[in-house]
Amino acid sequence: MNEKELIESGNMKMDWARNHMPVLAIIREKFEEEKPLKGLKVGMALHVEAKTAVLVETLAAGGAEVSITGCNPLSTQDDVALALGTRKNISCFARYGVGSQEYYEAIDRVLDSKPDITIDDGADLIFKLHKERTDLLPNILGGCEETTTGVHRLHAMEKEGALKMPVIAVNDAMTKYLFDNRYGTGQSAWDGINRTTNLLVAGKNVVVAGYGWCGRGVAMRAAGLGASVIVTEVDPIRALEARMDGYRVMKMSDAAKLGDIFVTTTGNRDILTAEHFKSMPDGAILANSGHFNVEIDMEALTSLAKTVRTVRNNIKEYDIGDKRINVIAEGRLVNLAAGDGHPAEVMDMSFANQALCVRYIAENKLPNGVHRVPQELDNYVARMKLESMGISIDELTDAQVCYMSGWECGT
Ligand SMILES: NC(=O)c1ccc[n+]([C@@H]2O[C@H](COP(=O)([O-])OP(=O)(O)OC[C@H]3O[C@@H](n4cnc5c(N)ncnc54)[C@H](O)[C@@H]3O)[C@@H](O)[C@H]2O)c1
Ligand SMILES: N[C@@H](CCSC[C@H]1O[C@@H](n2cnc3c(=O)[nH]cnc32)[C@H](O)[C@@H]1O)C(=O)O
Repeated sequence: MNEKELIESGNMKMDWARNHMPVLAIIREKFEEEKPLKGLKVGMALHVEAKTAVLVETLAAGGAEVSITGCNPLSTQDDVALALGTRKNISCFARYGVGSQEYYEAIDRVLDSKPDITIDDGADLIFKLHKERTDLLPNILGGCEETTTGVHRLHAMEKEGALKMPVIAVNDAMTKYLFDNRYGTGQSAWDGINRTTNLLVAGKNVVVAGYGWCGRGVAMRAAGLGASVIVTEVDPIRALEARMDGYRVMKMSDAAKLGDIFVTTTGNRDILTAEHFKSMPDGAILANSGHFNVEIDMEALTSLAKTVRTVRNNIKEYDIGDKRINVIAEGRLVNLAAGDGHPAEVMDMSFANQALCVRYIAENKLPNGVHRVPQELDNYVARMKLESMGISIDELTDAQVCYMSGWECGT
């Protein structure tokens, strides 16, 4: 495709996403009228694809000047990146398949815009701001963080007294993690695996590492596709929950021998290592849907391999002598690096939270530290989503309020 065709394709993807993001549409309308972000610069490092682009144009509609780059070298969709770059008050520095140097240079270019507010997915911008670009910190009103691991990092910074700005943990809104991490990852990880492998899931042993919100979603959809699901965990309560949800639970060293497809969702490193690769069945398929590219020890796999070859678009086969192991999308997020990411209806809620939190930061002076998404914003997103789905729910009567909250209303 030439540049014009790419831009057309990007615009078409954005139109489709926009039409399936009704809560963000309500917020965009308000932003257009009220311009709550007028005069502010927003710097973003998020997966640059169509739903993110709808968030970007929502912030621009609110009066912000937006600079954006990617938060994963393999999740950028170049057509969307180009289409975004043609919009007024929007600069996009993301490109698919960049090396590490170009990836971090693009983050610097976003920071060069001297943002008042940041939006991160994995804390890349905040990390650089605190390590190399500290001169920009006094200008920052606050930031938003999209994902679990990013929030963990921010809490670690806060604990050590290293966090020098307020950040809202958008991931921790209930209308984010209960839907995005669970139903979003549950569907999009399998979309990525299925469209990339074109193999059957039914009848296979699927090993899901981690039974958090993402793992629950991935396991639930694997079971729905007919797999026999095995869960590995380190948290005894979550392990127990997985067992009572009907899955087999065991150590990875045992699961490694049984799995046909492995999906990591822990946000941790070294989940699949040399020890596991050596005991896996021939032809095992590995995918990561957690964080960056450290859940599968790609270095160890590469050094074990006698040969490495591409066997299908986005699948590399590592021949380690007595068996072949297939890795999707270099061990990076399978739903974004081998698919189109989460469904638009789910990102509608995640990005409604982002837009509302950016406005909240603009309108409230927050102290440095990690902040929760205000409950009223979380409730608002849920209500708007229900309304967009044509669902009405009951309201408590006065007598019910009294019964639930008082102690004199009777036993
Ligand atoms: N692919 C996506 O689009 C997507 C969406 C949301 C979140 N994420 C990322 O996925 C990861 C998980 O997010 P979450 O919200 O499910 O987090 P979570 O904290 O709810 O779950 C992670 C689980 O992994 C378990 N775990 C940690 N180390 C383990 C190990 N060595 N072996 C087995 N289990 C282990 C933890 O006990 C926990 O139960 C994070 O990195 C998050 O940023 C990805
Ligand atoms: N940047 C890191 C962190 C994990 S991304 C995980 C986050 O991606 C977000 N996400 C999932 N699908 C999409 C999408 O289609 N568009 C934009 N963001 C998405 C989701 O909200 C989740 O919290 C990495 O790439 O490894």
